[in-house]
Amino acid sequence: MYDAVADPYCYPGSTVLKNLLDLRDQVVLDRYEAEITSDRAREPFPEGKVSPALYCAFHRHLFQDVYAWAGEYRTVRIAKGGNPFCFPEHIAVQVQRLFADLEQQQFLRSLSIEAFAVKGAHFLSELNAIHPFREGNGRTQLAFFAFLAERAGHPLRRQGFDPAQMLAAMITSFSGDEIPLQSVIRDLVSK
Ligand SMILES: Nc1ncnc2c1ncn2[C@@H]1O[C@H](COP(=O)(O)OP(=O)(O)OP(=O)(O)O)[C@@H](O)[C@H]1O
Repeated sequence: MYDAVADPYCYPGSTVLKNLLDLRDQVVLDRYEAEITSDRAREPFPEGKVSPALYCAFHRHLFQDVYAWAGEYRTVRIAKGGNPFCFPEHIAVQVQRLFADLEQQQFLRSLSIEAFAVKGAHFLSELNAIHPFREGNGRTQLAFFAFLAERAGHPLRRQGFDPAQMLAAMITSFSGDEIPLQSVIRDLVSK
């Protein structure tokens, strides 16, 4: 749940996001969203050059059944746990800058596990601080990071993935400390 006030993405007088099935009950929407996005996650993701457009296509792929704005940057300010994410007017330029940096680093290829963990943590942390979409950032950033890791020769192990530990590390990274996130990534890619 985000700290949002009078949000045009929500049904009037509620914090439930307007959705394609017109589900007005948060519990029902959560259940549907969880099921359909995990089905979509098992399908092949869109392909193409690593870019902001591909990142949006990942979000679109996961959330196409739920939200009309799947794959589109948000237009409202949002925060989580008091942490404010990038203002919407700066999202496009910040995502572009982040992906230009990634390209300069050859998409994290040819790196040792240690260097991959350090650079990967920085990428994920920056992406999370931007939080380009109104909802679904966590799932999209993880799916995209798994794709980058695979292409970089450091595929993430599914076993041993601890969502609570990842969440704590993501939150810590928001305050500028990327060490716990580096450690989560190192554990996920180490054989
Ligand atoms: N207090 C916080 N400060 C900074 N980042 C946070 C905070 N709480 C959560 N996050 C990050 O935001 C993500 C959740 O964003 P969002 O709700 O848009 O994605 P989601 O895919 O709908 O949710 P989830 O990741 O919980 O499945 C988390 O996965 C985490 O990376």
